[in-house]
Amino acid sequence: MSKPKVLISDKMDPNAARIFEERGCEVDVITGETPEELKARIGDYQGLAIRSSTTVTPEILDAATNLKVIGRAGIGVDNVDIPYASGKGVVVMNTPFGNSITTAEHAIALIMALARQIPAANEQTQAGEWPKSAFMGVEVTGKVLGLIGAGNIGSIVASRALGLRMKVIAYDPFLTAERAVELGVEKVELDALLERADFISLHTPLTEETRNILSRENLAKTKPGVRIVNCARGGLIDEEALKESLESGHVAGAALDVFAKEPAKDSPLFGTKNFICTPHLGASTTEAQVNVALQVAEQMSDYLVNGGVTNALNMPSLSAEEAPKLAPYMGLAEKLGSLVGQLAHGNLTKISIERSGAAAELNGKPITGAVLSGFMRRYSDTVNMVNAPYLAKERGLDVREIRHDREGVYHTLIRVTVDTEQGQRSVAGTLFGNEAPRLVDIFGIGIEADLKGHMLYIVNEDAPGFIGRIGTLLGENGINIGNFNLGRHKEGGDAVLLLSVDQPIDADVVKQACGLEGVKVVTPLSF
Ligand SMILES: NC(=O)C1=CN([C@@H]2O[C@H](COP(=O)(O)OP(=O)(O)OC[C@H]3O[C@@H](n4cnc5c(N)ncnc54)[C@H](O)[C@@H]3O)[C@@H](O)[C@H]2O)C=CC1
Ligand SMILES: O=C(O)CCC(=O)C(=O)O
Repeated sequence: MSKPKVLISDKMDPNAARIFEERGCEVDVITGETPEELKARIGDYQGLAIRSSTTVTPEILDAATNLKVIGRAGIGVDNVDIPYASGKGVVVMNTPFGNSITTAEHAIALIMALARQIPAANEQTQAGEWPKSAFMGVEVTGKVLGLIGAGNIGSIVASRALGLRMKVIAYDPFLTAERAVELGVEKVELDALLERADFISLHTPLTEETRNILSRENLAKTKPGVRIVNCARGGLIDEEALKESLESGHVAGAALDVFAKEPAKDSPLFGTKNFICTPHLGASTTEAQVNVALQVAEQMSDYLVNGGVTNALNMPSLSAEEAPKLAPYMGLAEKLGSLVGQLAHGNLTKISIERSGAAAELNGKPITGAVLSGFMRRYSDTVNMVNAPYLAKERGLDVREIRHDREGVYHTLIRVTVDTEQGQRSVAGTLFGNEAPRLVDIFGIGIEADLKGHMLYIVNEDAPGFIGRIGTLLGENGINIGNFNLGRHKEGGDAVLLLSVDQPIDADVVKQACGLEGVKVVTPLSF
């Protein structure tokens, strides 16, 4: 089997390339290309490793015909169109912890730089001015630090600020009272934070709720003399309003590592009094860059080589240890989903996935993803584990997951049931020897079959001579039967025949089979 190919398209610590190679991937490092150049190249790769310079747009994703995974060596993924990637079946991963300490330290550095006006003092001193009386700073001890966002980075900033003897208050709707106590911070509403904070530091992602969270109106609510730090994302602050607040002196200082438009080469804030900035350096330490490079390469190669999923933003996690154990179940689940998708007719509104026995003990999300990826193939042939749940949601399909602790006849069983206009249709399968997938129930009829390759599903009235007649018909059409599986409710009732055949069955053969005496349903299948 050929090795998966990965493109590293942004500057990244060389450890990333080393790990990709050690873990069985081929890797190219080509940075600084234009979107057109990347678009022309991306079709060759299964993996794309990026930082913040590469923007993964729908156009790039459309050209990425072999892409399976995008890995962001960092936290923010606002440079990737995740909904579009999901629709294309591409997993998007990030490294949520690798650069948090480094970024928190940068926020603290900017707080100190603002408090003591270090950049301006440095510049004037080096210009030979010795401006000792021009710079009067403030102590941070005893001052109130208001954190907007107290997740990974915000909580590290809190711990460092507490060490500096600041009083830390935090506005974060998702921060629990227990976690606030654990962090030693006071949880407050946004207005209270704006009113009380001497320093404000932003640590949220950029979302519809957080965009412009420091709007003109909210800046006006801040305490006079407040100092503001943003090491999260541009777009959280109204930059025009910030400039005016700095000029009026209401805001005593502002330090931005991030800008609404990057690279920021001509911001209106440049040159404003008491304004300092860095060019998105929050994550730029040797330690953080080694961390995120190692982590992204490990995660991406796990996925490409073993199917393990860690820190994906559009898919449930699946550890590299779990992946081999789950692999046969996912194979079974996909086949059952595909079978029910090929056999059930009409408008299907609900699908239930039940796991019993050993299957009930496993991580259910990947099994559900596999059932849906088989099932949704009835609507799209570009469906996979990543985009199937999104496509199902788009179609309004109600997906139910049920686990039964008890073991039935089989030590492990997956049952997939869909609601059709004619009632419920259900199929079930097990694993023989914990690895070989076998269908054991089709629409309430017990049968035992391996679902693979080309197959023919027939329902007929159970009567002598039928097997001979269908065998003859297929033989006359040059179709070789590989396997024969039979099941029936009762003698003389409906019988089910599942044939494995070596050639695809065309519409003409289906028509001839439908014409045989006693035949009720003929459906060609493929797995
Ligand atoms: N400057 C740089 O180089 C870097 C910037 N970042 C950025 O820092 C930001 C924070 O990263 P993490 O702490 O790792 O993320 P996180 O996901 O751990 O924390 C974000 C916090 O924001 C909170 N939040 C969400 N919506 C909110 C709202 N409307 N109001 C207040 N709080 C809200 C969440 O509850 C969460 O606790 C991200 O935008 C990330 O991209 C991260 C690393 C480096
Ligand atoms: O890769 C970088 O330098 C930017 C880091 C960042 O902004 C993030 O991880 O969200």
